[in-house]
Amino acid sequence: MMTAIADHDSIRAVQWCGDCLRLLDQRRLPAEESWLECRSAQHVRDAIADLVVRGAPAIGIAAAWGVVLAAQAGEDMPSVLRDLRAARPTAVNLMWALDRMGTCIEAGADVQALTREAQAIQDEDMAANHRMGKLGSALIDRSSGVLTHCNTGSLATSGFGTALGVIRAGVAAGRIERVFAGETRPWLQGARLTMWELVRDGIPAKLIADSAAAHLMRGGQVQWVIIGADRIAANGDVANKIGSYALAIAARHHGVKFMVVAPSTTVDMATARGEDIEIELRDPKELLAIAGVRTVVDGASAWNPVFDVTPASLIDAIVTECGVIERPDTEGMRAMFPAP
Ligand SMILES: CSC[C@H]1O[C@H](OP(=O)(O)O)[C@H](O)[C@@H]1O
Repeated sequence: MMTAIADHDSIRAVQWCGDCLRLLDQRRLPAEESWLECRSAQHVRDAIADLVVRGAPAIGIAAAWGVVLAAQAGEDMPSVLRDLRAARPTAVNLMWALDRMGTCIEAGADVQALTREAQAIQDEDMAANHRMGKLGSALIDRSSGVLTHCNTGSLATSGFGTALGVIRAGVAAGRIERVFAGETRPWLQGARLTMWELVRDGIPAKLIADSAAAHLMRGGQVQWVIIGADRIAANGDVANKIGSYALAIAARHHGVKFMVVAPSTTVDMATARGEDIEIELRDPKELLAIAGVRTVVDGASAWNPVFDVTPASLIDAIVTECGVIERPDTEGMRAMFPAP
């Protein structure tokens, strides 16, 4: 029986302090827990671009607080919104949060109203995570093993997490007995961040190399692969951390079910299909070194896409706070998220 921890909300990676935004610097975990204080929208934009804060919901929340900082400083809001929007291209939560703040600005919102809106965005995300934890956990049979990818926990959200929230809830409910986390090269979100969260929670988990995932599935210890998302297209295709697509192929081959967990703020019904989603290409240097130590011969180059697209046909369930879409397709997505 795995340890069931009552309260997982202890980690708050994004903290509003009234005139600054404190961010737990995820580049330095798990070696050190250091905080960055952002006192301008530009600081927040740079923090998002440099992965100080990362994870689709978390970057949307941070950007919303960046708008508040800009309003406090009396900055030109159209250019602030534009700069924040350009920080990273794939996670639609960033654009969603900025559109929501922009709508408030157009309606004449003052600093206090914008502060309330940013706080609402953060609080709504937390409520959604706990709702998704319940809905996703209920899909998992007792004595199951699960494999997760990247980091989708408190560090990537307002707290508790999306896919990792389902795992937390599943462990607490006694449904999940084995947890595996993929290291998630090249930025190692799984090794550095997910394992840090799980150890803090007292949830036993095993780290695996990304390349060991199919072998693990073949051995029968895993009944679900559970991942997050950065953008879900109108047909149910899912953009997520690079490596997700390979996991989905292996899962289908081995009869392992595939669950995507994401709040409705990650759903982009204006994007028809996965191939229409911009995939962020990051600096090849992230592949050519580990912890600042070069691992590849000088003169070598690299290609570093940090997301990929899993087609809806390989997904068994998309879990949002609005409900579960089993075997997602355009019809199922439209039924859950009708046109306004
Ligand atoms: C709930 S986090 C969603 C998503 O964001 C992560 O990407 P990154 O670490 O590059 O911001 C990863 O794709 C997670 O699945």
